[in-house]
Amino acid sequence: MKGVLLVNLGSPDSPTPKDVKPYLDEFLMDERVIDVPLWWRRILVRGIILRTRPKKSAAAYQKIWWEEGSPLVVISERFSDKVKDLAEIPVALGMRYGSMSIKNGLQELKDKGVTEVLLVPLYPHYAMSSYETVVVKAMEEKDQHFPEMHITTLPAFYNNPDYIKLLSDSITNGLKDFDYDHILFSYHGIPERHIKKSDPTKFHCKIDGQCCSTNSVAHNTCYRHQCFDMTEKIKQYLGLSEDKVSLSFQSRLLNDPWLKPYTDFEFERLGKEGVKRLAVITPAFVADCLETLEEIAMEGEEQFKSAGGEDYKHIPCLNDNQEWVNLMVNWIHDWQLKEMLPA
Ligand SMILES: C=CC1=C(C)c2cc3[nH]c(cc4nc(cc5[nH]c(cc1n2)c(C)c5CCC(=O)O)C(CCC(=O)O)=C4C)c(C)c3C=C
Ligand SMILES: [Fe+2]
Ligand SMILES: [Fe+2]
Repeated sequence: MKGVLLVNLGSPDSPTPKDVKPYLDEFLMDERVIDVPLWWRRILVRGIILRTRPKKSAAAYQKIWWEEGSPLVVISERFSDKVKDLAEIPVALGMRYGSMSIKNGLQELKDKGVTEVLLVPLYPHYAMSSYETVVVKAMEEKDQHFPEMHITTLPAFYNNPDYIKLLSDSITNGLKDFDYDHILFSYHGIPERHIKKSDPTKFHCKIDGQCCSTNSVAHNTCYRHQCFDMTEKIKQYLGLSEDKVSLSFQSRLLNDPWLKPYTDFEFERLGKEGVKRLAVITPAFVADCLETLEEIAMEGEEQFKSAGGEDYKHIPCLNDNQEWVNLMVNWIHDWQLKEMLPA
Protein backbone atom coordinates (compact mmCIF):
# COMPACT_ATOMS: atom_id res chain seq x y z
CA MET A 1 0.00 0.00 0.00
CA LYS A 2 1.12 3.57 -0.68
CA GLY A 3 1.48 6.34 1.94
CA VAL A 4 3.05 9.76 2.44
CA LEU A 5 5.54 11.10 4.97
CA LEU A 6 5.65 14.89 5.27
CA VAL A 7 8.82 16.16 6.99
CA ASN A 8 9.66 19.61 8.31
CA LEU A 9 12.57 20.81 10.44
CA GLY A 10 11.13 20.53 13.96
CA SER A 11 11.26 22.68 17.10
CA PRO A 12 12.20 22.28 20.76
CA ASP A 13 9.53 20.78 23.07
CA SER A 14 9.19 24.08 24.94
CA PRO A 15 10.75 27.55 24.73
CA THR A 16 13.05 26.95 27.70
CA PRO A 17 16.88 26.67 27.64
CA LYS A 18 16.49 23.14 29.11
CA ASP A 19 14.51 21.96 26.03
CA VAL A 20 16.20 24.20 23.46
CA LYS A 21 19.67 22.81 24.29
CA PRO A 22 19.10 19.14 23.23
CA TYR A 23 17.20 20.32 20.15
CA LEU A 24 20.06 22.59 19.08
CA ASP A 25 22.54 19.84 19.89
CA GLU A 26 20.81 17.41 17.50
CA PHE A 27 20.39 20.13 14.85
CA LEU A 28 23.89 21.61 14.91
CA MET A 29 25.68 18.25 15.31
CA ASP A 30 24.19 17.26 11.93
CA GLU A 31 27.16 17.02 9.56
CA ARG A 32 25.09 18.58 6.77
CA VAL A 33 24.34 21.66 8.88
CA ILE A 34 27.74 22.32 10.45
CA ASP A 35 29.93 20.51 7.95
CA VAL A 36 33.28 20.32 9.73
CA PRO A 37 35.09 17.22 11.00
CA LEU A 38 33.39 15.58 14.02
CA TRP A 39 36.13 16.52 16.54
CA TRP A 40 35.89 20.18 15.52
CA ARG A 41 32.07 20.10 15.40
CA ARG A 42 32.02 18.77 18.99
CA ILE A 43 34.24 21.62 20.19
CA LEU A 44 32.36 24.24 18.16
CA VAL A 45 28.84 23.10 19.04
CA ARG A 46 29.16 21.60 22.52
CA GLY A 47 32.16 23.60 23.75
CA ILE A 48 31.22 27.01 22.32
CA ILE A 49 27.74 27.50 20.76
CA LEU A 50 25.69 25.51 23.28
CA ARG A 51 27.15 27.45 26.22
CA THR A 52 25.22 30.60 25.30
CA ARG A 53 22.86 29.92 22.38
CA PRO A 54 20.10 27.94 24.21
CA LYS A 55 19.34 30.90 26.50
CA LYS A 56 19.29 33.36 23.60
CA SER A 57 17.22 31.07 21.34
CA ALA A 58 14.78 30.23 24.17
CA ALA A 59 14.15 33.95 24.70
CA ALA A 60 13.42 34.32 20.98
CA TYR A 61 11.11 31.26 20.98
CA GLN A 62 9.22 32.70 24.00
CA LYS A 63 8.34 35.76 21.91
CA ILE A 64 6.57 33.69 19.23
CA TRP A 65 5.36 30.55 21.08
CA TRP A 66 1.63 29.76 20.87
CA GLU A 67 -0.61 28.22 23.51
CA GLU A 68 -0.77 25.01 21.39
CA GLY A 69 3.04 24.91 20.98
CA SER A 70 5.70 25.89 18.46
CA PRO A 71 4.16 27.69 15.45
CA LEU A 72 6.23 25.57 13.03
CA VAL A 73 4.95 22.32 14.55
CA VAL A 74 1.34 23.47 15.02
CA ILE A 75 1.12 24.81 11.45
CA SER A 76 2.72 21.63 10.05
CA GLU A 77 0.16 19.55 11.98
CA ARG A 78 -2.74 21.63 10.64
CA PHE A 79 -1.36 21.27 7.10
CA SER A 80 -0.84 17.54 7.53
CA ASP A 81 -4.36 17.04 8.96
CA LYS A 82 -5.91 18.83 5.99
CA VAL A 83 -3.81 16.79 3.53
CA LYS A 84 -4.85 13.59 5.37
CA ASP A 85 -8.53 14.50 4.96
CA LEU A 86 -8.22 14.67 1.17
CA ALA A 87 -5.41 12.28 0.23
CA GLU A 88 -7.27 8.94 0.43
CA ILE A 89 -4.04 7.17 1.44
CA PRO A 90 -2.24 7.20 4.84
CA VAL A 91 -0.32 10.44 5.57
CA ALA A 92 2.07 10.91 8.51
CA LEU A 93 4.12 13.87 9.74
CA GLY A 94 7.68 13.71 11.05
CA MET A 95 10.34 16.24 11.94
CA ARG A 96 14.06 16.09 11.14
CA TYR A 97 15.01 17.23 14.68
CA GLY A 98 13.21 17.03 18.02
CA SER A 99 10.74 14.52 19.39
CA MET A 100 8.41 14.07 16.37
CA SER A 101 10.93 11.96 14.54
CA ILE A 102 11.09 10.59 11.00
CA LYS A 103 11.32 7.10 12.52
CA ASN A 104 7.99 7.58 14.33
CA GLY A 105 6.42 8.83 11.10
CA LEU A 106 7.60 5.76 9.17
CA GLN A 107 6.39 3.50 12.01
CA GLU A 108 2.95 5.13 11.87
CA LEU A 109 2.80 4.37 8.13
CA LYS A 110 4.06 0.81 8.62
CA ASP A 111 1.34 0.19 11.24
CA LYS A 112 -1.22 1.11 8.57
CA GLY A 113 0.26 -1.42 6.13
CA VAL A 114 2.25 1.06 4.00
CA THR A 115 5.19 -0.33 2.04
CA GLU A 116 5.57 2.38 -0.67
CA VAL A 117 6.33 5.82 0.79
CA LEU A 118 6.33 9.22 -0.87
CA LEU A 119 8.78 11.28 1.21
CA VAL A 120 7.98 15.01 1.11
CA PRO A 121 10.68 17.30 2.56
CA LEU A 122 8.68 20.45 3.32
CA TYR A 123 11.25 22.77 1.73
CA PRO A 124 10.79 24.34 -1.72
CA HIS A 125 14.57 24.36 -2.40
CA TYR A 126 17.41 21.88 -2.30
CA ALA A 127 20.09 22.53 0.32
CA MET A 128 22.28 19.97 2.03
CA SER A 129 21.25 21.46 5.41
CA SER A 130 17.50 21.18 4.74
CA TYR A 131 16.21 18.92 1.93
CA GLU A 132 19.23 16.59 1.67
CA THR A 133 19.53 15.86 5.39
CA VAL A 134 15.84 14.83 5.48
CA VAL A 135 16.34 12.39 2.61
CA VAL A 136 19.54 10.93 4.09
CA LYS A 137 17.96 10.51 7.54
CA ALA A 138 14.83 8.86 6.08
CA MET A 139 16.99 6.42 4.11
CA GLU A 140 19.05 5.60 7.22
CA GLU A 141 15.88 4.91 9.23
CA LYS A 142 14.51 2.76 6.42
CA ASP A 143 17.71 0.71 6.14
CA GLN A 144 17.87 0.18 9.92
CA HIS A 145 14.22 -0.31 10.86
CA PHE A 146 12.00 -0.64 7.77
CA PRO A 147 14.02 -2.58 5.16
CA GLU A 148 10.82 -3.75 3.42
CA MET A 149 9.76 -0.17 2.65
CA HIS A 150 10.42 1.56 -0.65
CA ILE A 151 10.88 5.35 -0.53
CA THR A 152 10.40 7.80 -3.41
CA THR A 153 11.23 11.48 -2.78
CA LEU A 154 9.26 14.49 -4.00
CA PRO A 155 11.69 16.79 -5.88
CA ALA A 156 12.30 20.37 -4.72
CA PHE A 157 9.35 22.41 -6.01
CA TYR A 158 10.83 25.97 -6.06
CA ASN A 159 10.06 26.37 -9.80
CA ASN A 160 6.84 24.40 -10.06
CA PRO A 161 4.42 26.68 -11.94
CA ASP A 162 1.50 25.86 -9.62
CA TYR A 163 3.60 26.63 -6.55
CA ILE A 164 4.86 29.89 -8.11
CA LYS A 165 1.25 30.86 -8.76
CA LEU A 166 0.25 30.15 -5.14
CA LEU A 167 3.12 32.17 -3.71
CA SER A 168 2.44 35.00 -6.14
CA ASP A 169 -1.23 35.01 -5.19
CA SER A 170 -0.25 35.12 -1.51
CA ILE A 171 1.85 38.22 -2.25
CA THR A 172 -1.03 39.87 -4.10
CA ASN A 173 -3.30 39.04 -1.20
CA GLY A 174 -0.78 40.26 1.41
CA LEU A 175 -0.35 43.55 -0.45
CA LYS A 176 -4.07 44.28 -0.87
CA ASP A 177 -4.04 46.68 2.08
CA PHE A 178 -0.36 47.66 1.91
CA ASP A 179 0.90 50.26 -0.53
CA TYR A 180 4.54 49.14 -0.80
CA ASP A 181 7.63 50.92 -2.15
CA HIS A 182 9.71 47.76 -2.20
CA ILE A 183 9.41 43.97 -1.77
CA LEU A 184 12.28 42.05 -0.19
CA PHE A 185 12.50 38.28 -0.79
CA SER A 186 14.39 37.04 2.28
CA TYR A 187 15.59 33.42 2.01
CA HIS A 188 17.23 31.43 4.82
CA GLY A 189 21.00 31.76 4.37
CA ILE A 190 23.60 29.01 4.15
CA PRO A 191 27.41 29.16 4.18
CA GLU A 192 28.86 29.75 0.69
CA ARG A 193 30.92 26.60 1.20
CA HIS A 194 27.72 24.52 1.13
CA ILE A 195 26.97 25.70 -2.42
CA LYS A 196 30.39 24.51 -3.62
CA LYS A 197 30.06 21.19 -1.77
CA SER A 198 26.69 20.51 -3.41
CA ASP A 199 27.99 21.19 -6.93
CA PRO A 200 28.34 17.76 -8.64
CA THR A 201 30.51 19.27 -11.42
CA LYS A 202 32.89 20.80 -8.82
CA PHE A 203 33.54 23.81 -11.07
CA HIS A 204 30.21 25.43 -12.00
CA CYS A 205 29.23 27.24 -8.80
CA LYS A 206 31.57 30.18 -8.33
CA ILE A 207 29.11 32.38 -6.44
CA ASP A 208 29.66 35.19 -8.91
CA GLY A 209 27.38 37.30 -11.06
CA GLN A 210 27.07 34.64 -13.77
CA CYS A 211 27.00 31.03 -12.57
CA CYS A 212 23.45 31.00 -11.26
CA SER A 213 22.06 32.25 -14.58
CA THR A 214 24.20 29.97 -16.80
CA ASN A 215 22.48 26.63 -17.46
CA SER A 216 24.05 23.73 -15.60
CA VAL A 217 23.21 20.37 -14.07
CA ALA A 218 24.64 21.95 -10.87
CA HIS A 219 21.40 23.90 -10.50
CA ASN A 220 19.53 20.75 -9.44
CA THR A 221 21.36 21.09 -6.13
CA CYS A 222 22.28 24.80 -6.11
CA TYR A 223 20.25 26.58 -3.43
CA ARG A 224 21.45 30.00 -4.62
CA HIS A 225 20.32 29.38 -8.22
CA GLN A 226 16.98 28.07 -6.98
CA CYS A 227 16.37 31.19 -4.83
CA PHE A 228 17.26 33.49 -7.77
CA ASP A 229 15.10 31.48 -10.14
CA MET A 230 12.09 31.46 -7.82
CA THR A 231 12.35 35.24 -7.29
CA GLU A 232 12.58 35.81 -11.05
CA LYS A 233 9.57 33.60 -11.76
CA ILE A 234 7.41 35.38 -9.15
CA LYS A 235 8.60 38.76 -10.45
CA GLN A 236 7.54 37.76 -13.96
CA TYR A 237 4.25 36.26 -12.85
CA LEU A 238 3.28 39.42 -10.97
CA GLY A 239 4.88 41.83 -13.48
CA LEU A 240 6.92 43.48 -10.71
CA SER A 241 9.38 46.12 -11.83
CA GLU A 242 13.09 45.39 -11.38
CA ASP A 243 13.83 48.35 -9.08
CA LYS A 244 11.03 47.45 -6.64
CA VAL A 245 12.24 43.96 -5.78
CA SER A 246 15.39 42.56 -4.20
CA LEU A 247 16.60 39.33 -2.66
CA SER A 248 18.63 38.60 0.46
CA PHE A 249 19.65 35.81 2.84
CA GLN A 250 18.86 35.76 6.57
CA SER A 251 19.74 33.86 9.79
CA ARG A 252 23.56 33.71 9.72
CA LEU A 253 25.39 31.73 12.35
CA LEU A 254 29.15 31.79 12.96
CA ASN A 255 31.61 33.93 11.01
CA ASP A 256 32.09 32.03 7.73
CA PRO A 257 31.01 33.81 4.57
CA TRP A 258 27.31 33.10 4.02
CA LEU A 259 25.28 33.82 0.91
CA LYS A 260 24.98 37.57 0.34
CA PRO A 261 23.44 40.09 0.57
CA TYR A 262 22.57 39.67 4.22
CA THR A 263 18.95 40.47 5.13
CA ASP A 264 19.78 42.54 8.23
CA PHE A 265 22.17 44.73 6.17
CA GLU A 266 19.47 45.08 3.50
CA PHE A 267 16.93 46.37 6.05
CA GLU A 268 19.43 49.08 6.94
CA ARG A 269 20.37 49.87 3.35
CA LEU A 270 16.77 50.09 2.13
CA GLY A 271 15.76 52.30 5.07
CA LYS A 272 18.73 54.60 4.52
CA GLU A 273 18.13 54.78 0.76
CA GLY A 274 14.66 56.20 1.34
CA VAL A 275 12.36 53.16 1.07
CA LYS A 276 9.47 54.02 3.38
CA ARG A 277 7.07 51.08 2.97
CA LEU A 278 8.67 47.67 2.85
CA ALA A 279 6.98 44.28 2.31
CA VAL A 280 8.96 41.14 3.09
CA ILE A 281 8.27 37.61 1.87
CA THR A 282 10.11 34.53 3.19
CA PRO A 283 9.83 31.88 0.44
CA ALA A 284 12.37 29.39 1.85
CA PHE A 285 9.76 28.37 4.41
CA VAL A 286 6.40 26.74 3.80
CA ALA A 287 5.32 27.41 7.40
CA ASP A 288 5.88 30.38 9.67
CA CYS A 289 8.46 29.69 12.35
CA LEU A 290 11.05 31.33 14.57
CA GLU A 291 12.95 32.63 11.56
CA THR A 292 9.93 34.41 10.04
CA LEU A 293 7.89 35.40 13.11
CA GLU A 294 10.76 36.66 15.26
CA GLU A 295 13.69 37.46 12.98
CA ILE A 296 11.68 38.95 10.12
CA ALA A 297 8.31 40.06 11.51
CA MET A 298 9.69 41.47 14.80
CA GLU A 299 13.45 42.18 14.56
CA GLY A 300 13.28 43.09 10.88
CA GLU A 301 10.62 45.71 11.44
CA GLU A 302 12.73 47.31 14.18
CA GLN A 303 15.89 47.28 12.02
CA PHE A 304 14.08 48.79 9.02
CA LYS A 305 12.34 51.48 11.05
CA SER A 306 15.49 52.51 12.91
CA ALA A 307 17.14 53.03 9.50
CA GLY A 308 14.38 55.45 8.43
CA GLY A 309 11.59 53.14 7.20
CA GLU A 310 7.99 53.91 8.16
CA ASP A 311 5.67 51.01 7.30
CA TYR A 312 6.53 47.35 7.26
CA LYS A 313 4.70 44.14 6.44
CA HIS A 314 5.76 40.51 6.63
CA ILE A 315 3.67 38.43 4.23
CA PRO A 316 2.87 35.11 5.95
CA CYS A 317 4.06 31.77 4.57
CA LEU A 318 1.53 29.51 2.84
CA ASN A 319 1.01 27.63 6.13
CA ASP A 320 -2.23 25.60 5.97
CA ASN A 321 -3.74 27.65 3.13
CA GLN A 322 -6.36 25.43 1.44
CA GLU A 323 -4.96 25.99 -2.08
CA TRP A 324 -1.54 24.81 -0.90
CA VAL A 325 -3.17 21.75 0.69
CA ASN A 326 -4.99 21.04 -2.60
CA LEU A 327 -1.76 21.36 -4.58
CA MET A 328 0.03 18.91 -2.29
CA VAL A 329 -2.91 16.50 -2.61
CA ASN A 330 -2.72 16.78 -6.42
CA TRP A 331 0.98 15.90 -6.33
CA ILE A 332 0.19 12.94 -4.06
CA HIS A 333 -2.59 11.72 -6.37
CA ASP A 334 -0.33 12.01 -9.44
CA TRP A 335 2.25 9.86 -7.71
CA GLN A 336 -0.31 7.43 -6.28
CA LEU A 337 -2.20 6.87 -9.54
CA LYS A 338 0.35 7.53 -12.29
CA GLU A 339 3.76 7.33 -10.58
CA MET A 340 4.23 10.95 -11.71
CA LEU A 341 6.16 13.52 -9.67
CA PRO A 342 5.83 17.31 -10.13
CA ALA A 343 8.26 19.00 -12.52
C1 LIG B 1 24.82 26.40 10.27
C2 LIG B 1 23.62 26.65 10.70
C3 LIG B 1 22.35 26.60 9.94
C4 LIG B 1 22.10 26.30 8.58
C5 LIG B 1 23.09 25.96 7.49
C6 LIG B 1 20.68 26.36 8.41
C7 LIG B 1 19.99 26.14 7.19
C8 LIG B 1 18.61 26.13 7.05
N1 LIG B 1 17.65 26.23 8.02
C9 LIG B 1 16.39 26.21 7.47
C10 LIG B 1 15.16 26.32 8.12
C11 LIG B 1 14.99 26.67 9.46
N2 LIG B 1 15.98 26.99 10.37
C12 LIG B 1 15.41 27.28 11.58
C13 LIG B 1 16.08 27.60 12.75
C14 LIG B 1 17.46 27.56 12.93
N3 LIG B 1 18.43 27.44 11.95
C15 LIG B 1 19.68 27.38 12.54
C16 LIG B 1 20.91 27.18 11.91
C17 LIG B 1 21.08 26.85 10.54
N4 LIG B 1 20.11 26.67 9.59
C18 LIG B 1 19.49 27.46 13.97
C19 LIG B 1 20.59 27.44 15.00
C20 LIG B 1 18.11 27.57 14.20
C21 LIG B 1 17.41 27.55 15.57
C22 LIG B 1 17.09 28.81 16.13
C23 LIG B 1 18.26 29.64 16.51
O1 LIG B 1 18.93 29.33 17.49
O2 LIG B 1 18.49 30.62 15.77
C24 LIG B 1 13.98 27.15 11.46
C25 LIG B 1 12.95 27.45 12.54
C26 LIG B 1 12.73 26.36 13.55
C27 LIG B 1 11.58 26.64 14.49
O3 LIG B 1 11.47 25.91 15.49
O4 LIG B 1 10.77 27.53 14.28
C28 LIG B 1 13.72 26.77 10.15
C29 LIG B 1 12.38 26.45 9.54
C30 LIG B 1 16.56 26.07 6.07
C31 LIG B 1 15.41 26.00 5.06
C32 LIG B 1 17.93 26.03 5.79
C33 LIG B 1 18.64 25.91 4.51
C34 LIG B 1 18.22 26.35 3.38
FE1 LIG C 1 18.04 27.24 9.92
FE1 LIG D 1 25.41 29.26 -9.20
